[in-house]
Amino acid sequence: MRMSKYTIGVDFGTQSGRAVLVEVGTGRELATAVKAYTHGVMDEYLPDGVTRLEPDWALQHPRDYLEVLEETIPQLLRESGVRPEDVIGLGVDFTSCTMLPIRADGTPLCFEPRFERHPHAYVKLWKHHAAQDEANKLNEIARERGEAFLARYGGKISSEWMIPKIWQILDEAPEVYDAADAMVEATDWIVMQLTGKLVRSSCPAGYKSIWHKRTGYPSPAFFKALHPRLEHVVEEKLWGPILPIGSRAGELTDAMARRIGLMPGTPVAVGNVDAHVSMPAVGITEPGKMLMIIGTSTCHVLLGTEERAVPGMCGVVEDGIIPGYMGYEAGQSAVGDHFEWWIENGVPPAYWDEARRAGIGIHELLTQKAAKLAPGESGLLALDWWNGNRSTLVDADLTGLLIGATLATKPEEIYRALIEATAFGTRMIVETFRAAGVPVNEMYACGGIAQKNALMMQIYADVLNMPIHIGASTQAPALGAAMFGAVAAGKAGGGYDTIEEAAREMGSVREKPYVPNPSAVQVYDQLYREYARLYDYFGRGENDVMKVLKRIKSAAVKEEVKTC
Ligand SMILES: Nc1ncnc2c1ncn2[C@@H]1O[C@H](COP(=O)(O)OP(=O)(O)O)[C@@H](O)[C@H]1O
Ligand SMILES: O=C(CO)[C@H](O)[C@H](O)COP(=O)(O)O
Repeated sequence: MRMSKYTIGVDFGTQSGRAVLVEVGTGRELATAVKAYTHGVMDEYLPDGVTRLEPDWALQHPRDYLEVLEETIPQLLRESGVRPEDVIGLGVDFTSCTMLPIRADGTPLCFEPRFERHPHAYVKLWKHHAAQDEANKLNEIARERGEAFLARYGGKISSEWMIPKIWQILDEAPEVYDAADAMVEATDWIVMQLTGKLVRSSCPAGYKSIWHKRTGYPSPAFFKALHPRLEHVVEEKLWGPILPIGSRAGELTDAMARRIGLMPGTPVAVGNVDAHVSMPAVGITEPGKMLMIIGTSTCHVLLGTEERAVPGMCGVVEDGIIPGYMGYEAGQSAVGDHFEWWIENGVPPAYWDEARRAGIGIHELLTQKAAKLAPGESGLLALDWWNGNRSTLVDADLTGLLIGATLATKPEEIYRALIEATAFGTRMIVETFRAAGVPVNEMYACGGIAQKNALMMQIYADVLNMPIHIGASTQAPALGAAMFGAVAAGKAGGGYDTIEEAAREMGSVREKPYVPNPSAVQVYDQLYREYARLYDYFGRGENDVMKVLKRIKSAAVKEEVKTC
């Protein structure tokens, strides 16, 4: 009889780190632990409370990530009663591109007194959008030079990705650029903290750093065309071996083992990205099944057999999700954030009181009220661009729109319109994939909101006119990371040799999917046609009103920051 062995996965999300301890062979979750980041998302001030950040900035503090490891892993062991020697592997996943400048030994520049008040020395979170100018210039130069890589990224590199962020550091803080021995994805940094070695993961390298398994990074001539000082950026700042996902990055160091309570030498998987790592956690290892990881934002991941150019996708990377397949990614930059904005800025005190009296959260109250509305009843329609448009327009300068409001409009109607807008955005992405010849035959969802909001999942089923299958785990990314931890251990170490084997035994979906309701489908078809008209009008046509407004705002706020 096989003695039970366990694996741990840690999911570093936008607002918190979540860890799960899972039984190998069954996927049974024995314990989970959550640690909110001490500094949260810094988008107005640095931790000193004085250094003001400009618009579109979003930073994090790397010390928060270490706290997640130090608090959650001992908690998992305590709660489950599992002995450290029975934990055969450890895997992590992160939001991406979440990057930071470091010294060669892994020390983040923001840990040094010289840089602790320097915004550019901190972690730039995936939703840091202040490198849009650099992204625009990069795209223009790449188009002029006929760079082949653009097609693999839907025709545009996003300001969320690595190269625009590095270039922004060089442009605005050459002293930080010079002091940094390397620029790293946070997922690779945390693995470096665990193992003592810098190993880069092929997943974020492929999706976010323009790296290709067969051709490597773009040429020095391309980087030189961006900026003479970037010519050798790959050798100077992006060095380190790139290992495929599913490999072992190394083993837990003695020092880190002491800090987190595991055994020294425990195998650690190459770092992964939160969206991509979730696919095996819901048991998907074949093409045609699109998975939405729904949280602060939504990522859409899908396997295919051929490399197709899909307009506005985030990227297609060979072996990027499951070895042996083309992994496609698309996304929406504001989903949970969209609703949170409304809750924090629009919902009146009477609703908060009502939620308190009922002993439920404000999301639940608004969802209950919104569920009483019929599709189309509010007369509202929104464009889900409150944090720019990631797919299919790849433009962080686009902004939100709500149309149809009257003096009778209620908070729950706006809440529902925002949910519907995110569903329409997903339908636009699905239709774009199909039009480009990449089949989407089934829809899956996981992540916090997929678990918590049944109304939202029903709306998605109705808008897409497809059943939505929900991942069984409440912590799909962390479960996926744990599965990669078991693969890093290998069969010989009590785990698996491939992620497919792990997915078969440990990944699963809930029994019942959400199924489309034909009358709702009909109404949403009409609303979607109007959504698509607005999408084209504000996002693709000559109309640049959103950009003009943003430019005026940006100039005004920069002036204010200067005079502060
Ligand atoms: N019941 C709910 N319905 C819709 N959105 C919710 C609900 N509860 C929380 N949210 C939103 O979910 C987001 C957090 O998602 P979650 O998956 O927990 O985290 P992360 O993005 O860090 O992975 C927040 O933006 C919050 O506004
Ligand atoms: O782009 C990503 C993955 O490729 C980000 O990690 C993601 O959008 C952020 O995730 P979340 O909203 O779940 O925190």
